[in-house]
Order: sequence, then structure tokens, then C-alpha cells
Amino acid sequence: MSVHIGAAPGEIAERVLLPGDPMRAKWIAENFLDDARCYTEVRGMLGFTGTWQGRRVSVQGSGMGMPSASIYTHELINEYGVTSVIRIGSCGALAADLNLGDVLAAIGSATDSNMNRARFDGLIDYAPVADFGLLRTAVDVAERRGVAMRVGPILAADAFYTDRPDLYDALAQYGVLAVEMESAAIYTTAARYGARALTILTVSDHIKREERMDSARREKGFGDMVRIGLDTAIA
Ligand SMILES: O=P(O)(O)O[C@H]1O[C@H](CO)[C@@H](O)[C@H]1O
Ligand SMILES: O=c1cc[nH]c(=O)[nH]1
Repeated sequence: MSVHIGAAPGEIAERVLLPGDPMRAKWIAENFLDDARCYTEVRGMLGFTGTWQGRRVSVQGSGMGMPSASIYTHELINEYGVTSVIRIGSCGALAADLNLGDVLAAIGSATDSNMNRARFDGLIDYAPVADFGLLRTAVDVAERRGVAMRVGPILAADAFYTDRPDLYDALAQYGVLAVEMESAAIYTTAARYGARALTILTVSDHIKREERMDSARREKGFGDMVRIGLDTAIA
């Protein structure tokens, strides 16, 4: 096992879906995967391996925020030989034409996190981006499934509750679609260790219009995103 994942070698598939919420991982294992088996309960951050259309896939909770997500991404890649991580999360829409339940894929991730500034000594604004092959596959899969998935840049924020909504308005003017809290760390960690990463999100809140889904829908209402993630993982 690694420091934060209680799996034996070989128990985790090469392709992993990463929801922030471990209960979403459990819901996916129980409702989408065949022969799913839980391989870790360390810290309650559940992980499961099963099959989707006959191919081996794992689903691992990554927690909230970039420190947590980077721990799971690092250990999956470096300790378990994972080659592709696909985050499937909820987000707050910044774009006026997005609605609750809409699905989007993050081509790149701006961030206010200090993790990358520290990594590059404050001298370079590193641009965390999706793996192009995974993104292209996800776009094809969404089209085939009849899901109108938007593709664009997002913000990975350290804080869920912001004191600077003016900055969100400014980002929207630059085409930033939505805010969540993990993608920049996942993209950066995957790039650093030679793995592929993509973030697919479902709009659970609209920041400007102050609309929100309830917690039950956040945990279990994301079927389109999950199917796109699973199809992309096994392609
Ligand atoms: O739904 P998940 O994947 O947890 O993602 C979003 O939800 C959490 C905040 O409620 C943050 O982790 C954010 O990124
Ligand atoms: O980070 C997040 C996730 C969902 N909704 C938000 O407003 N922010």
C-alpha cells in the first residue's frame, strides 16, 4: 500500500476515474461497474476496481482541494502505475449560458493555488492543460452519446467560498467557463510524471445566478458525465 491508498500492487487499473467525493466513487462502483471491489478505505477515501464493458477501470475518491487531489494523483501514478486519470467533478458555472446539469471538459486550468508558483520559484506561470488524446476521445464519446459537452478553460480555486467575486467576473470575460478545486493540480502532477489527465465536470451551481443542486444530486445525479468518463477511460 502507499501512504494514503490501501491497495495491494495490481489492485488498481491503469485507467482511473477521480471524483472528489468518495461517496460518488461508491455510487459509480455500485451502479456502473461490473464485479467492483473496494481496494481502499484509508481516511474514508474509497477506491474501487471493476469493469466497464469488459475493460478494467478504477474509481478513486480524491477529496476536496489541490493538496488532497495531488496526493492521490501522485500515488496512483508513482506507486500503482496508473497511466490515465480522468477527474469527474461538480463545478460552479461562471459563463452565463451554462445551466445546472450541463457537462463540460476542461481544456486548461487557471489557478490561484500557490502550488505551481512554489514549483517554479514564482518565476513562471505554468499552464496546466488536459491531455489532447483524452480530450479528443471525450468529445467524440459525448457526441456519440448525444450529450452537448462544452469544452473550454476553467478555474481551479483554493477556496470554495470566495471573497473576490469580481475576479470570477473578470475570468468569465476571458472565456473561463466554471470554477472547481482540483484540476490544475491533477493536470500538473500527471504532466510531471508522464501520465495523461482530463477533467470532466457537471455544473452543480451557477455562481452569478446563485442556483445550486442539493447534496443528493451532487452525489448521484451525474450519469452523463460518468458514462463519458468511463467510455473515455477504456477507449
Ligand atoms: O464534486 P467534486 O469532485 O468534489 O468537486 C467539487 O466539489 C467540491 C466542493 O463542493 C470540490 O472538490 C470541487 O472541486
Ligand atoms: O468548486 C466548486 C464546485 C462546485 N460549485 C462551486 O461553486 N465551486
